[in-house]
Amino acid sequence: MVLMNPVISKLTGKLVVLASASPRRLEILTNVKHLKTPDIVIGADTVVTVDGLILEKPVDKQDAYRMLSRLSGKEHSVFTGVAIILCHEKEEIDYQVIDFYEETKVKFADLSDDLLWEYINSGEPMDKAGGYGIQALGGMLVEYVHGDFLNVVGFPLNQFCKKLGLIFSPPGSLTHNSTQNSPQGSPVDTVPPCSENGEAEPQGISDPAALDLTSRGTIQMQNVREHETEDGKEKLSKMIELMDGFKASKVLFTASKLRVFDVLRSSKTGELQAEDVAQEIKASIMGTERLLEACVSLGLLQRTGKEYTNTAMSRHFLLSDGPLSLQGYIQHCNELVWPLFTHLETAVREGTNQHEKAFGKTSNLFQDAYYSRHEVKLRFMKAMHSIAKVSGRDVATAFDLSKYKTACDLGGCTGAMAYEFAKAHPGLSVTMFDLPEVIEMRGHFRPHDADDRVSFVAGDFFKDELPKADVYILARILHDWSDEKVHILLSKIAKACNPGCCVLVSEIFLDEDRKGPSRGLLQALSMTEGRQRSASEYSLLLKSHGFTAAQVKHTHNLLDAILCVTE
Ligand SMILES: C[S@@+](CC[C@H](N)C(=O)[O-])C[C@H]1O[C@@H](n2cnc3c(N)ncnc32)[C@H](O)[C@@H]1O
Repeated sequence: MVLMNPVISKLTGKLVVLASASPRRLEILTNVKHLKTPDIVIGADTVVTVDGLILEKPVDKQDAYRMLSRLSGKEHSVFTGVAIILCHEKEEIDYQVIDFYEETKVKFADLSDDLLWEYINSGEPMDKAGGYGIQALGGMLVEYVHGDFLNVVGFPLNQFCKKLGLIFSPPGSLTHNSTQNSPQGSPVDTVPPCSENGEAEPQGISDPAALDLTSRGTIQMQNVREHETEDGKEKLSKMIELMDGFKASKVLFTASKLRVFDVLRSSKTGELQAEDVAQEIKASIMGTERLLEACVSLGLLQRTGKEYTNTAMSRHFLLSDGPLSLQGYIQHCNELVWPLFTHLETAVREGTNQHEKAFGKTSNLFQDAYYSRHEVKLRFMKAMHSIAKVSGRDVATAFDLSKYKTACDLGGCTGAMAYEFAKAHPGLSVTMFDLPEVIEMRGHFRPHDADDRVSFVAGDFFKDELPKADVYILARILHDWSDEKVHILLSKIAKACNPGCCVLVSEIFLDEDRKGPSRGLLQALSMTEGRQRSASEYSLLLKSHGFTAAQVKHTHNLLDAILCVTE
């Protein structure tokens, strides 16, 4: 098949060298053009990343198995980096490099060992990044692809064509530029247009081969600009996102607090005009309109004509009675975390924590701050509840617990996580253990289909005897405490444990190099005596109390999990 794409046809008459041994890339490129004269070198390489690891080509069958089983049941990213080198030869060779990359997300189904070995024995994985070829047998492993399919095959043709379009921008598209005569006598663009700060703006070149190569300065400047275009634009949009991040959060908090999403859902047709929303939320029309417009820009609402509706994301997470509602956590962020973060600078300067700055010194955060007033306690519990509802199922199903009969969810708060464990494991009875101030509120959070395998015990896990169980669950508990306190708690659990019992810790796991995820590192800024840890730090703490054989699960939800067993 020969496709004379208007952009690809710019390559006609030029010798294109594909700097790659990949037969798939050769096929993608030769399918779209005929090659003649030398001018351009195209290089590309593809890697697969999962769980922070880069997977290249497997070296043998075991390596292919290791890669494919790591990908099983998970979403991963496929990156192809492409370099286009334009060579101009006159008195001496000059060249221009344009590079870019494309990311495509691919999710594998849960794959049985039998299927994996059958696939590996077909020989297909051996010369392919990540150990599979989506365009052939490997396609059967894939549940979904988000993004450019050909990028997964090995060449992001769509992005490549866009780049060619930029390089060979059609004549007449550079109308702002001053021109000068080329050696051939036709006007060519040499001076890029100026931006507000007087710097030349990056641009494509009309025909690199036709440029006056004696004016090397101009060519080199354009080369630099080309790099700045891609890189600079990405950096700028990241900067803008960071600078405006707090405004976006506050829009979400305010629209949630004013119940905008509930109001839209409750209207007969699910859509309302700004005036109607303003009336319902008892706010000004102008202010409401601005808020709704900002929500549209953030993907929280949609607007058709004058009618606003919730987006799928808002229906999923922002309706106050939705099963995965994050409203409790959003209100906690608005009322507690937002004021906390206004003290960040002082807290950093003085080495104190933000809680202390905002609310004064407390000897126990829970009893002295969160549980001192009924409405604050309820708000805190609603926040915990919403996170546990959203992450609970993934945590509860992270490991095979089928051989265990009893579990104890220490610091289980509203019981949301305990109910998820009971739902996921039909043979498991779960005791929810928390402070008396929390247990007395359990009626507020009892699910309508409450399972009687979940029971509640009041106590202090640092002082009181712990209920006996086969599995101890510590969901978002250890990050609140210093290593010293964690050792006290783990030694109590170890004492209560029989051989073969296990501890399941669920937290945000920091990357081992502590460079991410930013959600964990941002949360660390508002911690009191606790700290965020990596999976191996949790594993070491557990190991020192006899809990070994750690299995780690990155759930891709709000919380990860580690399971350790006593010998
Ligand atoms: C951050 S919340 C986590 C709640 C729950 N595990 C979850 O993941 O949704 C910490 C919980 O530990 C409980 N807690 C704090 N100190 C405790 C103590 N000394 N004894 C028992 N529970 C305690 C708090 O009441 C709170 O419910």
